[in-house]
Amino acid sequence: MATATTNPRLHSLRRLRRRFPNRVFAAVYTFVILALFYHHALTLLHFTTFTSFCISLTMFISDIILAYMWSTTQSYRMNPMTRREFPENLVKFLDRKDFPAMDIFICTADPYKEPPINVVNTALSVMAYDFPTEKLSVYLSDDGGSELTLFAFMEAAEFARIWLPFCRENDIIERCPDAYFSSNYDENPMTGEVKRRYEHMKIRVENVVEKGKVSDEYISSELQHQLLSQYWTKDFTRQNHPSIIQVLLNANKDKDIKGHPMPNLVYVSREKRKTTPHHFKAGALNALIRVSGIMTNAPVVLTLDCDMYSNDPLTPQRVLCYISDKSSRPNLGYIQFPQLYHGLNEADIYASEYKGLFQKNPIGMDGLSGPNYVGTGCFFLRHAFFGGPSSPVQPEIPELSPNYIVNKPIMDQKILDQVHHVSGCNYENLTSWGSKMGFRYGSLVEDYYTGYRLQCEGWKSIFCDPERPAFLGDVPITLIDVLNQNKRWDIGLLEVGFSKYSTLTYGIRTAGILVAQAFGHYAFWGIWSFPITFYAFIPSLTLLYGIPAFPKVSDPWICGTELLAII
Ligand SMILES: O=c1ccn([C@@H]2O[C@H](COP(=O)(O)OP(=O)(O)O[C@H]3O[C@H](CO)[C@@H](O)[C@H](O)[C@H]3O)[C@@H](O)[C@H]2O)c(=O)[nH]1
Ligand SMILES: [Mn+2]
Repeated sequence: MATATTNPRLHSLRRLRRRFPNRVFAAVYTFVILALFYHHALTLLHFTTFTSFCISLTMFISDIILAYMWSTTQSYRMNPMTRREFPENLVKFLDRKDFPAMDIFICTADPYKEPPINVVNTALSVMAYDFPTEKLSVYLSDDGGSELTLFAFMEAAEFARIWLPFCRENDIIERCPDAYFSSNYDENPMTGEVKRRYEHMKIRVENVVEKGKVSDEYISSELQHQLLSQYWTKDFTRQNHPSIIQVLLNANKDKDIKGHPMPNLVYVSREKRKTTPHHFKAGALNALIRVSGIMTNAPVVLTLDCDMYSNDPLTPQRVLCYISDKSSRPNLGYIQFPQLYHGLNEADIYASEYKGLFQKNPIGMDGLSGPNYVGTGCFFLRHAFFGGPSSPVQPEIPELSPNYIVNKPIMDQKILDQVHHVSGCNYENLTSWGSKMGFRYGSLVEDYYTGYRLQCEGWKSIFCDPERPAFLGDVPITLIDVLNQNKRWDIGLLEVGFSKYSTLTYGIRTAGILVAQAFGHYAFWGIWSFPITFYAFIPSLTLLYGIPAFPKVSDPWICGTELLAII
């Protein structure tokens, strides 16, 4: 793979030297594991009682699982590498007016679990990116179908008119208002005014959420009343309602208080009917791919969870460092940033930071064909959603093709009619959405599954982990939430592991053994539970009943067992 050789550079990569000792270590360790298996087989063949046979068998099975899980981690160690971008050099390669357009997707699903004011903060943080504003379009997917969220975004659209110029003119780094006002910012009359406006918006949004409805005193125009009244019809529930799509800011028309264009801001609540499967977040994202395709069809798409705000306004420019250099990675499909968190428990007692998952393993995968997709903080090239690099899939209407150039304004009646059509709950029937196009259906972890399928199709990815975190998010900090999240992830991953797209079969065939192993580590994460449970109980029980579970100290085989335990 090539590194940009031009001087000045847009990016660089460094292969870590530890890959050599890692490979030697893997070979030695494999040998010791094989020896241990041989010993297990001998013990099984020479069992004395039925109990000792059962114990030996259980220990053998546990060790097979542990050995398999160990083998999957070796993919991450074979060729780890790190990257750096130089966004300061970008202007020498690409004029600002030639920056590609970006569509940003933000997902929210429940105004009570995901407070609209936080969602608004996420949206404002990306609307204020250091990027030509008229090229940015922010699409909010509201799977909660809630007037509270729409109201919050109406307020946000107004506040953005002061927030964006404020950030631009004062070179603010912290562009999420809540994070900015919680930091040590400069107090001056300008910040005072912006803060007053922010607090005003925040109180209004929180009051409305507390009341559970937008009452008349909060509605300031006939248009707002009209929009909100769509939610007040009989039978309207979050699982049963028509599509509501509203352009809250139009880049061609709306200006901030300094006269600069605003980004597009579009609220989308796709149609839901109880009788039609909605496929959760994957379904929401596919609806956004189509709606944004009709309205703006930007070649670059960022997906963000509503609980993850942008912490660095330069992030899109970092992405351009890779995208604008075709040699950076042929068949590039997406660029993933790590999930990093704020507000962890001081000691992170539930180990929710997942450093291995989000920071360490992706470095190893980057040396293969790239990191997996983790659901948020990921910039896709739109064409990756439409079949493999050498086997493109044509969408059912030409307007959805990634090459289609939108030639009508966003508010054109034809466009508005079409976006309602493509966000309908029956639109996907008899199409390839969810199977060959867009985010893939069939697993609770649509992110992992989609990234995996894209890589099997031939797409590559890049892991971008700048010093200043690009995004910061919330993490579950209570035991119940952690357990629920883990349960959901494990089930979703096993769904992939035991499907016809298993990493052990389809994965190895299409992506090769190393990449398949790297994905297999997650797919079979759930099977850790077997050896952990067996090892927790069997050695203590055997000790109690005087049955040997391990070789005696005088037995030379103890060396192998100890070697595996120590290293
Ligand atoms: O029907 C749904 C359900 C969820 N979401 C959104 O999906 C996101 C992730 O859901 P969350 O409940 O926060 O799941 P987590 O376990 O915290 O998320 C991790 O795991 C998910 C499933 O693998 C990924 O989608 C996420 O990006 C990843 O951060 C949130 O923004 C939700 O609003 C929807 O849009 N529609
Ligand atoms: Mn989350």
